[in-house]
Amino acid sequence: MTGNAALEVDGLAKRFGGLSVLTSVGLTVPRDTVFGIAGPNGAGKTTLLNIVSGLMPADAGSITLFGDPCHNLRAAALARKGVARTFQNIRLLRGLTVVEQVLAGSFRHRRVDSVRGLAGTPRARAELRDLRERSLDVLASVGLRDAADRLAETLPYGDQRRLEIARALVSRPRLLLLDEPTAGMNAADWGGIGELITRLRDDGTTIIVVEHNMRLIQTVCDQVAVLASGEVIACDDPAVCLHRPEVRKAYFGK
Ligand SMILES: Nc1ncnc2c1ncn2[C@@H]1O[C@H](COP(=O)(O)OP(=O)(O)OP(=O)(O)O)[C@@H](O)[C@H]1O
Repeated sequence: MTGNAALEVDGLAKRFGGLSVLTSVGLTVPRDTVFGIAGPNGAGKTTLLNIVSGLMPADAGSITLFGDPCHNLRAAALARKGVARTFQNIRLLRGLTVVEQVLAGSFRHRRVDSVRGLAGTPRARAELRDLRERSLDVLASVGLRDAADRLAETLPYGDQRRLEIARALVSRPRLLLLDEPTAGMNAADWGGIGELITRLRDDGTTIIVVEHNMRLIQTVCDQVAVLASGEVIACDDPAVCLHRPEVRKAYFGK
């Protein structure tokens, strides 16, 4: 699969002290697809995203990104390879406008020399102008262009979730990891997030989405893997996968 895979994970294990969260996780995410990760609370879904995005190392196993072995690289290195993510809890920087939040996202993984360059040279000023333009384009793509100059904390909750995605998109990721992008949203708002995810996939971004919202998973995901007991217990088309006996047992105990 390597040639067509955005991400391949094999034998991934992670333990926190005496708690073994991931024992041996294997999955393959084809390029240009939306791949769901479901599973009961505490199954290790966020831990898996944390490892794939370089926020924490795995204890064992391997990760291959677009054909390149990338095991236990740090977040900045993975970002340069095209990985971006959002978090389960909205992480806005207070006091910044919407466009400034996106600009801040674009600085997150820049090399020290380019950050230093932002001190005021003509080249740095031109770079900053370009980044602002790109940030505005990204805001337009998530439907927030008109809100660019508002203080981010004044946005409605659903728009703050879109802004989280915009901040991840500004680095032009090839692999976008979304951790519960519709958490706390009503049906009207999450439908829009679903459309955005589908459009991003159609534009050539591979997306992994961790979700408890089974309707969203069924609507947008090409495949879903269900994590339970430290492993992937099922991986298939969501319409099939979520009805499998082993999946129902993991969720409902029967
Ligand atoms: N840094 C950490 N240190 C210790 N334990 C942790 C750490 N991160 C996660 N855990 C524990 O690992 C287990 C899996 O957590 P994780 O957040 O990955 O699960 P999840 O499937 O994303 O859960 P949820 O659906 O509730 O968000 C939980 O028991 C959690 O308390």
